[in-house]
Amino acid sequence: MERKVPQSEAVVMLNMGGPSTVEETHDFLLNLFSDGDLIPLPLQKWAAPIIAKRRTPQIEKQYTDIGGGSPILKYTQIQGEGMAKLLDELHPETAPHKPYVAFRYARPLTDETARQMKADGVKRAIAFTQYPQYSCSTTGSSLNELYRRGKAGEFGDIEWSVIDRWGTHPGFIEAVAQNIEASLAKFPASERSEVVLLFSAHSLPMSVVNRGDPYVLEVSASVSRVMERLGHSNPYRLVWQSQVGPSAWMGMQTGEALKGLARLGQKKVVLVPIAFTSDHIETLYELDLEYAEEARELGIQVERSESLNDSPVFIRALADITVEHLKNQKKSGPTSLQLGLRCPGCTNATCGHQKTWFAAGGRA
Ligand SMILES: C=CC1=C(C)c2cc3[nH]c(cc4nc(cc5[nH]c(cc1n2)c(C)c5CCC(=O)O)C(CCC(=O)O)=C4C)c(C)c3C=C
Ligand SMILES: [Fe+2]
Ligand SMILES: [Fe+2]
Repeated sequence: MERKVPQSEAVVMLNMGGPSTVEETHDFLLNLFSDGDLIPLPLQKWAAPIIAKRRTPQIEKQYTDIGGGSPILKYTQIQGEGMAKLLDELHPETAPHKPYVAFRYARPLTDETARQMKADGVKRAIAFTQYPQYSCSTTGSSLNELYRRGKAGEFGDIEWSVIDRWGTHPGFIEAVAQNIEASLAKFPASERSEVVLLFSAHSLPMSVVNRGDPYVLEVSASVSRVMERLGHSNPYRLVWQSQVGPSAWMGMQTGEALKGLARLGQKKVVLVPIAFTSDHIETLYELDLEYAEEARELGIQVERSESLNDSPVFIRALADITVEHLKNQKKSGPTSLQLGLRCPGCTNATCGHQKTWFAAGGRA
């Protein structure tokens, strides 16, 4: 679709969200377990409240231990506002740029954002996933939710375009690499090149990997690019964390990797979160409290590479990705897809997204 008339552009930051306060944990989990794109459960409507209730005390404790809630809304707002300011300078043709946040499981939920955008009279918007790498269970779920809300008329009449992945964008890679370099600098210069970079990403059930979900490949591509940017200065591994439940998940697990490194006599490690851009339980609880403690017990000296959070290099990358998207509206490619709002990520028959996607001729 060609855009002829210069007009202001809304940029909708899509992500899962997190409970801003401990009290919001139950509702967050209820929304999460109700999402069939993330966790398809038999009798979902009935099973979700039971599982959410059972899991709430444990997850509440984790959010309490990391300071009383998730910082994801704070950082998404900082990132969105910083990006929009830069966009006004870098792409004045579509100024003013207004950032919105649409979370999947915590406030502001998509329906709330839709109401706001409708009230603001938004006519054009970019759905900008904040997951660098594509998974049907994350970005796919957010796109499907936008699609449902759009179809119900909740957004009003908006012309959409989609940025659905950017895990190899040079700006993102640079931001991650700089944070790794800052962590490496904490080791004495003479020991620095021995430090193992342990990239850690949220795992994925093997059932999802095996149906062709692109996430594992795209996370691997991010790691590869970061290592290229670092000139392969250090040994590295990509490992997986945060599996939930008894089914098989992508491995090897971060905890097992730490034990393996200790056995091999590798006693210096930088843990690098690579698949999520703001701090959350995975970084502040699992990496900083659980794994770092485990590593120290194993005699490993461990540093954790900072999450991108309010990194100016990262915020500039978000603006650059958006500008490239705006300039390449008609080309196909990872950051310039004119897809309409449905999960395009699947090349398999079991996910269920691709059915509606191809039926719509690749457009919603
Ligand atoms: C890129 C990031 C993530 C992917 C991919 C992902 C897939 C995925 N997750 C579950 C199940 C759960 N995830 C939960 C919380 C959670 N997940 C991510 C990120 C990804 N998930 C984040 C950032 C969080 C929020 C928690 C936090 O770290 O702050 C939970 C709830 C928490 C819990 O009960 O342990 C579940 C459940 C599946 C099944 C899945 C892929 C299909
Ligand atoms: Fe999908
Ligand atoms: Fe998850």
